[in-house]
Amino acid sequence: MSRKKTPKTKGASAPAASALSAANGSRPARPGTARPVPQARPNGPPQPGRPSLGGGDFYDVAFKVMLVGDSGVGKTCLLVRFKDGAFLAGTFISTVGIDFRNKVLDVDGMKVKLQIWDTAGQERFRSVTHAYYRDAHALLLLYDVTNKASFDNIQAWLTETQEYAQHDVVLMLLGNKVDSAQERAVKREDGEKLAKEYGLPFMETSAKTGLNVDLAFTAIAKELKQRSMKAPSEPRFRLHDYVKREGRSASCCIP
Ligand SMILES: Nc1nc2c(ncn2[C@@H]2O[C@H](COP(=O)(O)OP(=O)(O)OP(=O)(O)O)[C@@H](O)[C@H]2O)c(=O)[nH]1
Ligand SMILES: [Mg+2]
Repeated sequence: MSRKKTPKTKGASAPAASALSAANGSRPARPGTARPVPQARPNGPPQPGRPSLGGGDFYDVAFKVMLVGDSGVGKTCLLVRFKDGAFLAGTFISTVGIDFRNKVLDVDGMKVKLQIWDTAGQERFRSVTHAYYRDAHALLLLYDVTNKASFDNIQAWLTETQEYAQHDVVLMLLGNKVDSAQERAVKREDGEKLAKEYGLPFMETSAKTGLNVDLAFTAIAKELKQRSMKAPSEPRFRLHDYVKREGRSASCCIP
Protein backbone atom coordinates (compact mmCIF):
# COMPACT_ATOMS: atom_id res chain seq x y z
CA MET A 1 0.00 0.00 0.00
CA SER A 2 1.36 3.36 -0.94
CA ARG A 3 2.55 5.15 2.10
CA LYS A 4 5.01 7.89 2.75
CA LYS A 5 6.76 8.73 5.96
CA THR A 6 5.30 11.76 7.63
CA PRO A 7 5.62 12.95 11.19
CA LYS A 8 2.50 12.27 13.19
CA THR A 9 0.36 15.32 13.71
CA LYS A 10 -3.14 15.16 15.04
CA GLY A 11 -5.93 16.91 13.16
CA ALA A 12 -3.54 18.40 10.70
CA SER A 13 -5.74 18.18 7.71
CA ALA A 14 -9.15 19.66 7.88
CA PRO A 15 -11.02 19.12 4.67
CA ALA A 16 -12.18 22.13 2.77
CA ALA A 17 -14.62 7.08 -7.81
CA SER A 18 -14.29 4.65 -10.80
CA ALA A 19 -15.40 1.97 -13.09
CA LEU A 20 -14.42 -1.23 -11.42
CA SER A 21 -11.77 -3.05 -13.30
CA ALA A 22 -12.44 -6.56 -14.51
CA ALA A 23 -12.24 -8.94 -11.63
CA ASN A 24 -8.52 -9.39 -11.57
CA GLY A 25 -7.92 -8.27 -8.02
CA SER A 26 -4.99 -6.20 -9.11
CA ARG A 27 -3.77 -3.06 -7.38
CA PRO A 28 -2.33 0.03 -9.06
CA ALA A 29 0.79 -0.80 -11.00
CA ARG A 30 2.90 1.76 -9.19
CA PRO A 31 1.94 1.95 -5.57
CA GLY A 32 1.81 5.50 -4.36
CA THR A 33 1.05 6.93 -7.75
CA ALA A 34 -2.32 8.54 -8.03
CA ARG A 35 -3.95 6.79 -10.95
CA PRO A 36 -5.80 8.75 -13.56
CA VAL A 37 -9.49 8.36 -13.03
CA PRO A 38 -10.52 5.15 -14.80
CA GLN A 39 -13.24 5.51 -17.42
CA ALA A 40 -15.86 7.12 -15.28
CA ARG A 41 -19.08 5.26 -14.80
CA PRO A 42 -22.00 6.44 -12.75
CA ASN A 43 -22.32 4.67 -9.49
CA GLY A 44 -25.85 3.52 -10.27
CA PRO A 45 -25.61 0.00 -11.63
CA PRO A 46 -23.09 -2.22 -9.92
CA GLN A 47 -20.55 -3.91 -12.12
CA PRO A 48 -21.62 -7.40 -13.12
CA GLY A 49 -19.12 -9.95 -12.03
CA ARG A 50 -17.32 -12.89 -13.47
CA PRO A 51 -19.13 -16.16 -12.96
CA SER A 52 -18.82 -17.17 -9.36
CA LEU A 53 -17.06 -20.49 -9.14
CA GLY A 54 -16.51 -20.22 -5.45
CA GLY A 55 -12.82 -19.39 -5.30
CA GLY A 56 -10.18 -16.72 -5.75
CA ASP A 57 -11.42 -13.36 -6.85
CA PHE A 58 -14.53 -14.47 -8.69
CA TYR A 59 -17.60 -12.50 -7.81
CA ASP A 60 -21.22 -11.92 -8.74
CA VAL A 61 -21.38 -8.20 -8.21
CA ALA A 62 -18.85 -5.48 -7.39
CA PHE A 63 -18.98 -2.14 -5.66
CA LYS A 64 -16.62 0.67 -4.92
CA VAL A 65 -16.21 1.82 -1.33
CA MET A 66 -14.13 4.83 -0.30
CA LEU A 67 -12.51 5.60 3.05
CA VAL A 68 -12.30 9.28 3.89
CA GLY A 69 -11.38 11.35 6.92
CA ASP A 70 -8.51 13.38 8.36
CA SER A 71 -4.94 12.21 8.10
CA GLY A 72 -4.07 9.81 10.90
CA VAL A 73 -7.58 8.65 11.81
CA GLY A 74 -6.71 5.10 10.76
CA LYS A 75 -8.14 4.63 7.26
CA THR A 76 -5.24 2.57 5.99
CA CYS A 77 -5.08 0.53 9.18
CA LEU A 78 -8.80 -0.17 9.00
CA LEU A 79 -8.44 -1.42 5.44
CA VAL A 80 -5.41 -3.55 6.24
CA ARG A 81 -7.22 -5.01 9.25
CA PHE A 82 -10.20 -5.89 7.06
CA LYS A 83 -8.18 -7.24 4.15
CA ASP A 84 -5.33 -9.00 5.95
CA GLY A 85 -6.51 -9.29 9.56
CA ALA A 86 -3.40 -7.48 10.77
CA PHE A 87 -2.64 -4.20 12.49
CA LEU A 88 -0.05 -1.77 11.17
CA ALA A 89 1.59 -0.70 14.41
CA GLY A 90 4.65 1.53 14.65
CA THR A 91 5.59 4.62 12.72
CA PHE A 92 2.70 6.39 11.07
CA ILE A 93 3.19 6.33 7.33
CA SER A 94 0.76 8.64 5.64
CA THR A 95 -0.92 7.54 2.41
CA VAL A 96 0.10 9.32 -0.76
CA GLY A 97 -2.75 10.05 -3.16
CA ILE A 98 -5.04 7.06 -3.31
CA ASP A 99 -4.74 3.29 -3.31
CA PHE A 100 -7.11 0.36 -3.30
CA ARG A 101 -7.57 -3.21 -2.15
CA ASN A 102 -10.17 -5.74 -3.25
CA LYS A 103 -11.98 -8.18 -1.05
CA VAL A 104 -14.71 -10.61 -2.01
CA LEU A 105 -17.32 -11.32 0.65
CA ASP A 106 -19.96 -13.99 0.75
CA VAL A 107 -23.18 -12.15 1.43
CA ASP A 108 -26.16 -14.47 1.81
CA GLY A 109 -24.89 -16.82 -0.87
CA MET A 110 -23.75 -14.12 -3.29
CA LYS A 111 -20.13 -13.19 -3.90
CA VAL A 112 -19.83 -9.44 -3.43
CA LYS A 113 -16.56 -7.81 -4.36
CA LEU A 114 -15.70 -4.60 -2.56
CA GLN A 115 -13.07 -2.49 -4.22
CA ILE A 116 -11.99 -0.33 -1.31
CA TRP A 117 -10.25 2.93 -2.05
CA ASP A 118 -8.00 4.28 0.67
CA THR A 119 -7.64 8.03 0.28
CA ALA A 120 -4.96 10.30 1.66
CA GLY A 121 -6.34 12.51 4.41
CA GLN A 122 -3.77 15.21 3.84
CA GLU A 123 -5.08 18.41 2.34
CA ARG A 124 -2.51 18.47 -0.47
CA PHE A 125 -4.02 15.34 -2.05
CA ARG A 126 -7.57 16.61 -1.94
CA SER A 127 -7.83 17.36 -5.65
CA VAL A 128 -6.71 13.81 -6.46
CA THR A 129 -9.29 12.21 -4.21
CA HIS A 130 -12.15 14.46 -5.33
CA ALA A 131 -12.04 12.82 -8.72
CA TYR A 132 -12.85 9.44 -7.22
CA TYR A 133 -15.92 10.38 -5.22
CA ARG A 134 -18.36 10.33 -8.07
CA ASP A 135 -18.00 6.62 -8.74
CA ALA A 136 -18.19 5.54 -5.13
CA HIS A 137 -21.14 3.39 -4.15
CA ALA A 138 -20.37 3.84 -0.46
CA LEU A 139 -18.28 6.14 1.70
CA LEU A 140 -16.94 5.37 5.14
CA LEU A 141 -16.33 8.61 7.02
CA LEU A 142 -13.75 8.10 9.75
CA TYR A 143 -12.72 10.13 12.73
CA ASP A 144 -10.36 9.26 15.56
CA VAL A 145 -11.99 9.11 19.00
CA THR A 146 -8.72 10.35 20.53
CA ASN A 147 -8.62 13.38 18.26
CA LYS A 148 -11.40 15.93 18.68
CA ALA A 149 -10.36 17.93 15.62
CA SER A 150 -10.87 14.90 13.40
CA PHE A 151 -14.41 14.61 14.78
CA ASP A 152 -15.14 18.31 14.27
CA ASN A 153 -13.97 17.97 10.69
CA ILE A 154 -16.56 15.32 9.87
CA GLN A 155 -19.02 18.07 8.95
CA ALA A 156 -16.54 19.36 6.39
CA TRP A 157 -16.07 15.84 5.03
CA LEU A 158 -19.83 15.56 4.71
CA THR A 159 -19.86 18.79 2.74
CA GLU A 160 -17.24 17.31 0.40
CA THR A 161 -19.38 14.24 0.05
CA GLN A 162 -22.42 16.29 -0.87
CA GLU A 163 -20.37 18.18 -3.41
CA TYR A 164 -18.53 15.35 -5.12
CA ALA A 165 -20.32 12.05 -4.48
CA GLN A 166 -23.53 10.70 -6.04
CA HIS A 167 -26.67 11.71 -4.18
CA ASP A 168 -27.57 8.09 -3.41
CA VAL A 169 -24.15 7.07 -2.07
CA VAL A 170 -24.31 4.88 1.04
CA LEU A 171 -22.67 6.60 4.02
CA MET A 172 -21.44 5.32 7.35
CA LEU A 173 -19.76 7.17 10.20
CA LEU A 174 -16.98 5.37 12.09
CA GLY A 175 -15.20 6.51 15.24
CA ASN A 176 -11.90 4.63 15.15
CA LYS A 177 -9.24 3.84 17.82
CA VAL A 178 -11.67 2.94 20.62
CA ASP A 179 -8.99 0.68 22.05
CA SER A 180 -7.26 3.87 23.27
CA ALA A 181 -9.70 4.36 26.13
CA GLN A 182 -7.34 6.53 28.19
CA GLU A 183 -6.88 8.99 25.36
CA ARG A 184 -10.50 9.23 24.33
CA ALA A 185 -11.48 12.81 23.45
CA VAL A 186 -14.82 12.16 21.74
CA LYS A 187 -17.60 10.48 23.67
CA ARG A 188 -19.53 7.70 22.03
CA GLU A 189 -22.73 9.70 22.59
CA ASP A 190 -21.30 12.61 20.61
CA GLY A 191 -20.65 10.30 17.68
CA GLU A 192 -24.17 8.94 17.97
CA LYS A 193 -25.62 12.43 18.11
CA LEU A 194 -23.78 13.57 15.00
CA ALA A 195 -24.78 10.41 13.16
CA LYS A 196 -28.41 10.92 14.11
CA GLU A 197 -28.30 14.52 12.98
CA TYR A 198 -27.20 13.45 9.51
CA GLY A 199 -29.13 10.17 9.40
CA LEU A 200 -25.98 8.07 9.24
CA PRO A 201 -25.39 4.57 10.59
CA PHE A 202 -22.64 4.76 13.19
CA MET A 203 -20.17 2.48 14.92
CA GLU A 204 -17.03 2.79 16.93
CA THR A 205 -14.17 0.66 15.61
CA SER A 206 -10.63 -0.34 16.33
CA ALA A 207 -8.22 -1.28 13.59
CA LYS A 208 -5.92 -2.38 16.39
CA THR A 209 -8.23 -4.95 18.00
CA GLY A 210 -10.48 -5.47 14.98
CA LEU A 211 -13.59 -4.34 16.86
CA ASN A 212 -16.48 -3.86 14.42
CA VAL A 213 -14.17 -3.71 11.40
CA ASP A 214 -15.54 -6.71 9.50
CA LEU A 215 -19.01 -5.66 10.56
CA ALA A 216 -18.69 -2.21 9.02
CA PHE A 217 -17.68 -3.59 5.61
CA THR A 218 -20.17 -6.46 5.75
CA ALA A 219 -23.00 -4.06 6.54
CA ILE A 220 -22.04 -1.93 3.55
CA ALA A 221 -21.82 -4.99 1.30
CA LYS A 222 -25.26 -6.18 2.42
CA GLU A 223 -26.81 -2.78 1.82
CA LEU A 224 -25.26 -2.41 -1.63
CA LYS A 225 -26.18 -5.93 -2.64
CA GLN A 226 -29.78 -5.38 -1.60
CA ARG A 227 -29.97 -2.10 -3.48
CA SER A 228 -28.62 -3.71 -6.62
CA MET A 229 -31.30 -6.37 -6.73
CA LYS A 230 -34.32 -5.35 -8.78
CA ALA A 231 -36.78 -7.57 -6.96
CA PRO A 232 -35.14 -8.79 -3.78
CA SER A 233 -36.43 -12.13 -2.64
CA GLU A 234 -35.23 -11.57 0.90
CA PRO A 235 -36.80 -9.09 3.32
CA ARG A 236 -35.44 -5.58 2.92
CA PHE A 237 -32.04 -5.14 4.59
CA ARG A 238 -32.01 -2.27 7.05
CA LEU A 239 -28.52 -0.88 7.44
CA HIS A 240 -29.20 1.27 10.51
CA ASP A 241 -30.91 -1.55 12.38
CA TYR A 242 -28.24 -4.08 11.43
CA VAL A 243 -25.40 -1.85 12.61
CA LYS A 244 -27.22 -1.03 15.85
CA ARG A 245 -27.99 -4.66 16.53
CA GLU A 246 -24.63 -6.17 15.61
CA GLY A 247 -22.24 -3.39 16.65
CA ARG A 248 -20.27 -4.09 19.81
CA SER A 249 -19.21 -1.45 22.26
CA ALA A 250 -15.57 -0.98 23.17
CA SER A 251 -16.20 -1.92 26.79
CA CYS A 252 -17.52 -5.33 25.85
CA CYS A 253 -14.22 -6.52 24.45
CA ILE A 254 -11.51 -5.27 26.76
CA PRO A 255 -9.68 -8.38 27.94
N1 LIG B 1 -4.49 2.62 18.95
C1 LIG B 1 -4.86 2.62 17.66
N2 LIG B 1 -4.06 3.18 16.74
C2 LIG B 1 -4.46 3.15 15.46
C3 LIG B 1 -5.67 2.57 15.05
N3 LIG B 1 -5.80 2.72 13.72
C4 LIG B 1 -4.71 3.36 13.32
N4 LIG B 1 -3.89 3.62 14.35
C5 LIG B 1 -2.61 4.32 14.30
O1 LIG B 1 -2.86 5.64 13.82
C6 LIG B 1 -1.83 6.06 12.94
C7 LIG B 1 -2.42 6.47 11.63
O2 LIG B 1 -3.02 5.35 10.98
P1 LIG B 1 -3.25 5.32 9.40
O3 LIG B 1 -4.17 4.18 9.11
O4 LIG B 1 -1.98 5.33 8.65
O5 LIG B 1 -4.01 6.71 9.17
P2 LIG B 1 -4.68 7.25 7.83
O6 LIG B 1 -6.06 7.72 8.16
O7 LIG B 1 -4.57 6.25 6.76
O8 LIG B 1 -3.79 8.52 7.52
P3 LIG B 1 -3.50 9.18 6.06
O9 LIG B 1 -3.01 8.12 5.18
O10 LIG B 1 -2.48 10.25 6.29
O11 LIG B 1 -4.78 9.79 5.60
C8 LIG B 1 -0.83 4.89 12.84
O12 LIG B 1 0.22 5.15 13.72
C9 LIG B 1 -1.63 3.69 13.31
O13 LIG B 1 -0.83 2.69 13.91
C10 LIG B 1 -6.52 1.98 16.06
O14 LIG B 1 -7.59 1.45 15.83
N5 LIG B 1 -6.04 2.04 17.34
MG1 LIG C 1 -3.55 6.17 5.03
